[in-house]
Amino acid sequence: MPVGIEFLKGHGTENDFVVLPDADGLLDLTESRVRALCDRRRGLGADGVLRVVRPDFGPWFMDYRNADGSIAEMCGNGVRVFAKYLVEAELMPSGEFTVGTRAGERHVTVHDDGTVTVDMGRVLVTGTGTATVGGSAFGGVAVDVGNPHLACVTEVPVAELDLKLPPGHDPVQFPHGVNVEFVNVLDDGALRMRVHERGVGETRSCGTGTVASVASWLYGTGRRTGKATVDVLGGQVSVVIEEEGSTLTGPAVLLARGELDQAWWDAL
Ligand SMILES: N[C@@H](CCC[C@H](N)C(=O)O)C(=O)O
Repeated sequence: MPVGIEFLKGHGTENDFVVLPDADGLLDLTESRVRALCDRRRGLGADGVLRVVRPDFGPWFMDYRNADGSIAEMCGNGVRVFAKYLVEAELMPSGEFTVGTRAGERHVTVHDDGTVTVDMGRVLVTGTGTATVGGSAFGGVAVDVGNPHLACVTEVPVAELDLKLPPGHDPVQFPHGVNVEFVNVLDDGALRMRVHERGVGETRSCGTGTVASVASWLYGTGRRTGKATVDVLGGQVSVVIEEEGSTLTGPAVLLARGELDQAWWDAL
């Protein structure tokens, strides 16, 4: 009887992931396998895959893939789910530890109430830009949170936007694509965001996108540091931006575990 491939399913503010424990890096995680896993009809369904790898040196590494099979540098919701997995699997003690990502090492704190705080590193405002949705243009701020964002603060209620298609952006400014956020200011320190993610489509949350949104809002008010809550379709997170770093705090949920059929995997 062949042994199947272990998986878990989790989400952070309904940005959902398939977690693939692969300590020794033996899984051949091809683009077509990622696409099939993330497909909501022929697979498990998810916005992305988090492969859990133990490098020879350094902390556990989050190998993040978008639902279309592409590789991204960082995932703020994913890293919270990743940290929760490491604790639940008793690979790390609850509390504080470091996780490796393509954007560098990230310090995480797994709290007793089920939330996780992630040190998201330095947030860089790299310029301004324009996103277009259905013929309307939205001015935004380009923000590097390890991955690229164009965060557009707007007075158009974000609930009214049709984000089925990718928002238009300048391909010269963002040669590797971009995650695009639309942000309403509800109050001082209270934002609402919708996002169209590179490599995925509209998702119910994007952790790095919430950090970019707060940076964009602060930029528009002439500030570089500050904090805000960000309401997303899947819940709420809290963001703090300081000169030398930033943090993201929000829930992380693991809801299922099981085994992928080996023959299904092999056929992909
Ligand atoms: N959902 C993530 C971001 C995932 C990567 C993104 N789609 C990209 O291609 O940069 C988050 O929570 O940050």
